[in-house]
Amino acid sequence: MPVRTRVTVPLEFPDGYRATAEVVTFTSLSDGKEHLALAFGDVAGAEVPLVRLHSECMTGDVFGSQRCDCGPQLREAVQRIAETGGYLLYLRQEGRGIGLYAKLDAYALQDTGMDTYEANRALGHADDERDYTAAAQMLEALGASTVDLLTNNPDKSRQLRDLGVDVRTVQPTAVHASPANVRYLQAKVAHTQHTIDLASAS
Ligand SMILES: Nc1nc2c(ncn2[C@@H]2O[C@H](COP(=O)(O)OP(=O)(O)OP(=O)(O)O)[C@@H](O)[C@H]2O)c(=O)[nH]1
Ligand SMILES: [Zn+2]
Repeated sequence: MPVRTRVTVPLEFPDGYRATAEVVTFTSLSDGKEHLALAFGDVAGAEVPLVRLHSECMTGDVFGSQRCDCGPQLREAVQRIAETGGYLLYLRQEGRGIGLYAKLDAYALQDTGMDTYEANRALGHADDERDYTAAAQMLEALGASTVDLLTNNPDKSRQLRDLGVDVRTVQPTAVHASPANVRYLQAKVAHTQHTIDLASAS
């Protein structure tokens, strides 16, 4: 069954976002999860929408935990997309796809000295279990066949292209390093070739 948009509802955001915003839901997504698209700014007027695939991180996004860079990346993405027009896909892939409780198990292991990927493996998980099929379906339903992608993660652009999305450009996010997350960011660069310039951030 083709994926279609289900409902589009305006949301009020603080003035700082300088933009209208709408939240979009979908029918028949392949993984059956309740992923959201948030449309910011002048999407219709944008030649190519700026798109971020943001994987859910309850600890960072909601509670502001500094163990990761998710919260600042989320806010940066909203601001940047609002300026150019585009979509933030909020994907229900907590813990790089292993779930919230398992991510917290992995945090406990990281506190014994493992890095984020070693902890995943010690729990019997792959380094990264995310699949972006549903994200590609959402973009198709939104009519966004060509996108500018906001990410430091080469796997996101690779998977989207393999799924038939025309990723015109890949734009890195700012580096949101802090003493609490620097090991986590170093591991991303070392294991998954994230384009994060930690030297310039220090
Ligand atoms: N398993 C595991 N997941 C984590 C850990 N820290 C953060 N996460 C999850 O990692 C994901 C981060 O997702 P994204 O914001 O898309 O980040 P990314 O894949 O590094 O890619 P970009 O930010 O686009 O460069 C979220 O789902 C977090 O919950 C960790 O230590 N272990
Ligand atoms: Zn996080």
